[in-house]
This record gives sequence, C-alpha cells and structure tokens, in this order.
Amino acid sequence: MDVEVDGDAGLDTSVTGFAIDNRKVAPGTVFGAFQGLRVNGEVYIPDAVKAGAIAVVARPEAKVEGAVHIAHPNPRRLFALLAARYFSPFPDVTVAVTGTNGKTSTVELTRQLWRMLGHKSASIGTLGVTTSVDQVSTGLTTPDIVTFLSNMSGLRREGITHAAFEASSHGLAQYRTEGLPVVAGGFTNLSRDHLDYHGDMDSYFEAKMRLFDEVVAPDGAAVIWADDEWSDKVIERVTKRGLRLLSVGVKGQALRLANRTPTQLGQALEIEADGKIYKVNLPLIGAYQAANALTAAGLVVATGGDIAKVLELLSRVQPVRGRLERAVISKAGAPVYVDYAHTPDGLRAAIEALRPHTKGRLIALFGAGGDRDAGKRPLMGKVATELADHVIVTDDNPRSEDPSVIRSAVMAGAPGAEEIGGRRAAIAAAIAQAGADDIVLLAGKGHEQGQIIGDRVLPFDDVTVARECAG
Ligand SMILES: CC(=O)N[C@H]1[C@@H](OP(=O)(O)OP(=O)(O)OC[C@H]2O[C@@H](n3ccc(=O)[nH]c3=O)[C@H](O)[C@@H]2O)O[C@H](CO)[C@@H](O)[C@@H]1O[C@H](C)C(=O)N[C@@H](C)C(=O)N[C@H](CCC(=O)O)C(=O)O
Repeated sequence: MDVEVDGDAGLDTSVTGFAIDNRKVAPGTVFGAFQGLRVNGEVYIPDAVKAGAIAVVARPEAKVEGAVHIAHPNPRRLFALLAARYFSPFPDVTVAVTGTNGKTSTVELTRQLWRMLGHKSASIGTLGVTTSVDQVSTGLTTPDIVTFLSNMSGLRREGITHAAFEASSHGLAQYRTEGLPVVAGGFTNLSRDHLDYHGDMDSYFEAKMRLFDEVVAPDGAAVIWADDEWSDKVIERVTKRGLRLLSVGVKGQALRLANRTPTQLGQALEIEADGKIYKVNLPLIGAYQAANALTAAGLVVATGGDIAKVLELLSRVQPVRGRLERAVISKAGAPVYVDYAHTPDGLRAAIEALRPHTKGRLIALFGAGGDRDAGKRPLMGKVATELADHVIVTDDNPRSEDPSVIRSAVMAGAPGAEEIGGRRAAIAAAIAQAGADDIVLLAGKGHEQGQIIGDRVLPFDDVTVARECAG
C-alpha cells in the first residue's frame, strides 16, 4: 500500500520528538500506536496523550482523544515517513543488506571498504552502530524506527557520508527502516530461520523482498549474491522493478568469482569484472566470507567505487568480530574459532568453511537459543554430526526455557554427540581434547557479550572464555 507524505504533513515546529512506546513520550511527541505481537499499542494512547503527545499515528478505527489523530490503515509506514521528515538529513549514501546469514559481515566489510576509499563511513546492525572510532550496541539487528532514524541523523551530524545497515526480516516486516533514501540493496542468501514469526518460507521471503520492492529507491541498485537457491527469484523480482542489477558470485555477471583457493590464513580469489581478471588475497577464512566480501565490493561499486581499486582493497579488510574470528591457539596448537552461526545453514557454512583448513579433527560446539524457533534444534544437531568429527552440544541463550530441554531437542538430531551443560565447562572440554592438527569451532554466540538465562544477562564472551580455557 502506498503512503505518501507531502510538505510538512501539518506537523509544525511544536513537534519535539517521535516515540512508539508511551513510556518515552514527552510533551510535543508524535506517538505511533501499533498492533504488536503481545499487545495492541492503541491501549497506550490515553497514557501517551497524558504524557504530552500532540499527535497519534494509528489506524482509523483507533480511539484518540486530546491529540490529533493521524489515521491510516498502515500506521507503521506513515509514522516512519513522518519521523524520517523530522529526523532528516541522513548520510548521503545509504545501502541496506538483507538475507539470512552474512548481513553483519557484509555491512561491516562495506564500511571498511568505503573507509579505505576515504569516505567517512558507518554500519548499523547486529554489532550495533560501528564507525572507525567506536561501536555502540542497539540490542537488535535492525533497531526500532525511532532509534534507527535518530542514529542515522546522528551519524550525519558526526560527518558520516556513507552508511550500510542490516535489514532483518522482522525489521522489514515492521517498517523499521523506512523513509530515508536507500540507494542500493544487497541480498546474501535465504535459509530456514525465524519461522516462528513469519510462519513459512514464502512469507519469510516476501518480508525480505520488501527491501527491493519498497525500501530501495526506484532508481537504486540491487547487488545479488547469485549462487543461492533463492537468487534467481530475487533477480527476477529486482529486474521487474527496474533496479540496476549487479550480480556477484560464481554465477555472477558484475563480479564473477572465477576461482577460490583456501590458503593458510585466508583465500586466494580470482574475480572477473569488466572482462579482466583481478587477483585478491582475501585475509578471511571460508567460502561464505568470500561471498560476503564480494557482495560488499558490489555495494561499494554500485555506489561509485572504482572496480579495480575496490578489489585491490579487499586484500586489506579486517576480520569481523565473532565471524569465524580466531580467538586463540590452544597450548596443544589447535586454533579456536568463534562464530555467530545459530541456524542449521549457518552451522553448515561455518563447518564447511573450516574444513579445508583442518588437518586433523574438526570439533564443533554449539547450543540453541530458548524462546526462539524450536524446529531448528534437531536440524542443527543433524548438520553438525554429519559434518564435524566431534560435536559438543551445550547451552546458548536459554532465556526462559530449561536449558536441558533445549539440549535434549538438539541431541535428538545428533547421535553420538557429547552433551555438556554450562557453556564455559563445554568450551574448556572442547579445547582440552583438541590436538595440534585439530580445529575447534565455538558456534552460536559470536560477538555477544552476555548469556541470557531467565531474565538475566550474565557477562559471557566466547572469545574471552576460549582464551581463559586455552591459557
Ligand atoms: C518479534 C518482534 O520483532 N518484536 C518487536 C516488536 O514487538 P511487538 O510487536 O511484540 O510489540 P508489543 O510488545 O506487542 O507492543 C506493541 C506496541 O506497543 C508499544 N508499547 C508496549 C508496551 C508499553 O508499555 N508501551 C507501549 O507503548 C510497543 O512499543 C509496540 O509498538 O516491536 C518492539 C518495539 O519495536 C521490539 O522491541 C520487539 O523486538 C523484540 C524485543 C525482539 O526480540 N525482536 C527480535 C525477534 C528481532 O526483531 N529480531 C530481528 C532479527 C534478528 C536476526 O536477523 O537474527 C532484529 O532485527 O533484531
């Protein structure tokens, strides 16, 4: 459904802010009242008005008294467009990346490449808001619309001209990233995740496609990883909309991955572009890091970067926090990698990425998060036992669930796996049993700094714990 906002939409200078939570309303705020999963936000309208809301964006049937009712059947979208007017201007060049896995690495590598080209750049996503000077967590991959837009306008005030953000399927479905001009969208891949929220793969796909259908500007570009099973469908979609297509990958046309050879510390790539072959020594491990690097390079080229220069800079990128990050080499000599893989497909990709670098056994440790898609638990167990030489099933973020129940569900798909409750004890056991030729993978938590048990977030960082256990 189209929503357009002309002029100032009747909102004058007395507007002091925007909020989607009544507890954040101050005098002069425009309040967005939305139907949520747990509660209908319209029940908070009276409280918001009492706190000083001067206008409420809500469905036409909502009851608003004491403030202007800005009514629309799609209040989230209208709210986003109004808020974007309020928070603008934003960085001049903004791109978004969607897909099940690889979003974080792709936006981070895009930020790094822009920076090396001399642009002041930032990324927004699972790692938080990252610039060359700091990293501030927002809690979600795609923050809520008010946090997102105010972060974007804050970046502009800091002089950031180029920003890459992660567009999660939840974020896209909830219109958390509307209203600012997005000049290019990137697609990494699609596999089973978040079906508790989206219901089935087709709805999940449709949520992701909002990026290309509505968020990317009509004269924008689409950078598509061409080797995923969903890629052709995405390409069909973006071509129909008339976006400028840059496909990348082995089947890619703009940046074609002609050859990839794992090396001790990374991989040697041959990339064909504009009829020439470019050689790149990518200092990152794993086929999918090459995919992320190529998608990032595509986004930088799509936003004006010179192909030869961008590909040359790929040899100088830094590993992304918690993405196949080597935490430590154990006393016995086994490298220990930390990775955020928390889906069957992510786990498969991480194990497959490490395999060519493993002389001995590949030991994989992971768990599954509580209060999230339970269907994936045995599937993760199955993938790990099929691909790794030894599997340790432990705890991830149990949240409100009993950790032993989650472990049992994973173990159901993982015959022969070792079960060790308590993530620290499990990491210690994994490292203790690794020999010089072995590799240890600690999967699931990546960059996370805490473990969520019940309502509490206890300090926990896989990289730090691995170093302590190896010490
Ligand atoms: C499932 C989901 O996406 N939930 C998000 C959603 O919550 P909801 O729709 O259930 O909202 P609700 O609690 O029912 O409340 C409805 C409305 O009333 C408002 N409210 C609520 C309570 C109150 O006292 N006053 C008030 O005004 C709320 O702000 C909301 O607008 O809107 C909230 C406000 O923006 C988000 O905080 C919340 O994220 C929760 C915390 C969450 O865990 N989200 C995860 C699943 C998520 O979004 N993940 C993605 C994907 C990550 C990935 O790719 O792996 C992400 O982008 O991070």
